[in-house]
Amino acid sequence: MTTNCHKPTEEEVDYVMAKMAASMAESGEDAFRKIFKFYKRRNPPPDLSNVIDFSRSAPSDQVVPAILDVGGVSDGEAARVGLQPVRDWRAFGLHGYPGFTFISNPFLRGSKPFWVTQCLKVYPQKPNVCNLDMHMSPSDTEDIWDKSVLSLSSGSPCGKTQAKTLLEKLRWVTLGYHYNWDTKTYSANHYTPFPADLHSLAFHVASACGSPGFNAQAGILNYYGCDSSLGIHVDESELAHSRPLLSFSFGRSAIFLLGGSRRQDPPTAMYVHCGDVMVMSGPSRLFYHAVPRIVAPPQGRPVFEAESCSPASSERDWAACCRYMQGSRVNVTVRQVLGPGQSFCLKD
Ligand SMILES: O=C(O)CCC(=O)C(=O)O
Ligand SMILES: [Fe+2]
Repeated sequence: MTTNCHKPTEEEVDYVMAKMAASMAESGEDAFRKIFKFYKRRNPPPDLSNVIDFSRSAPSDQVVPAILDVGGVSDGEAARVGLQPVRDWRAFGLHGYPGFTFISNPFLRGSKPFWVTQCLKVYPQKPNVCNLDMHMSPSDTEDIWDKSVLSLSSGSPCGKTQAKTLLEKLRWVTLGYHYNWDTKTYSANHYTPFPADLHSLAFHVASACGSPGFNAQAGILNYYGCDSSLGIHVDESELAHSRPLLSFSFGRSAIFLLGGSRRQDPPTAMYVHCGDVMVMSGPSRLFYHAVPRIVAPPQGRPVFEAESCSPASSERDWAACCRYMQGSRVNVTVRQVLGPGQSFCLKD
């Protein structure tokens, strides 16, 4: 059979490829960047109807049930870090994203306030490092919580009325091996003890997700305001790429974009709500991702429904945490930096 379909010559293919590359270079836009900009857009706001919502979703072509190691964590161990028994977790994988697990709020009712208080009151304390240390003296960045708590704005959460407190200026905190944002490296001589409670939480979540023996050595807390975003990146500075990266989210919801191993791979958009946990392991450990948007809670709904008190902190502190969290999102990523037998180069 003959067709009049003409097989392109090598020159023609080269020409088309060169044109595509030139147009991408000109606009600086690949599929990931386009989708990032779409979800970040303010006016008009984007259509969010294609964003996967694991809190509502049932398994489909895209969303598959995750297989957890139910025996890897006892109910007592789970409860001690504020988690439900593993058999009750609603955990999902995504078709085409091997090693990615999304656990829809596995926390026990009433246990998130403990973790939120740690993120706002405890982890920003010395010897941990934060963005404010870059341009303020150590005495000024001591007691961020105490210096902020009384004047945390009680008005509309995203209003720009009052002067910002230190807590509202906090953008990141690093734990354990402190990430160097300039060199994009960790080093042996910039280390402080990793918080034992967070180590234990990460250890048990990793265990349930098929990565026993996870050793949390570095943490990055990101503090997002109503208009914050996080650009497209891959977390590859850790040397232990075979160990998972764990992510815990509190406060406002966000749109999270998960791409592929190539920068330009088009991403899948999903909601990340308060209490959700993501585990990136296997091939997904090195997939590109980004947070283009923080999402407002439905009108009048508090971020912490029915979790109004925390035995771990005073009423005053918890009320201040809630005020801050009405307009903010805190994400904690936990990383193992060194695998068994790995060490930093001598120059570090
Ligand atoms: O905020 C998030 O959900 C993502 C944070 C993240 O990607 C990171 O800290 O590397
Ligand atoms: Fe990341």
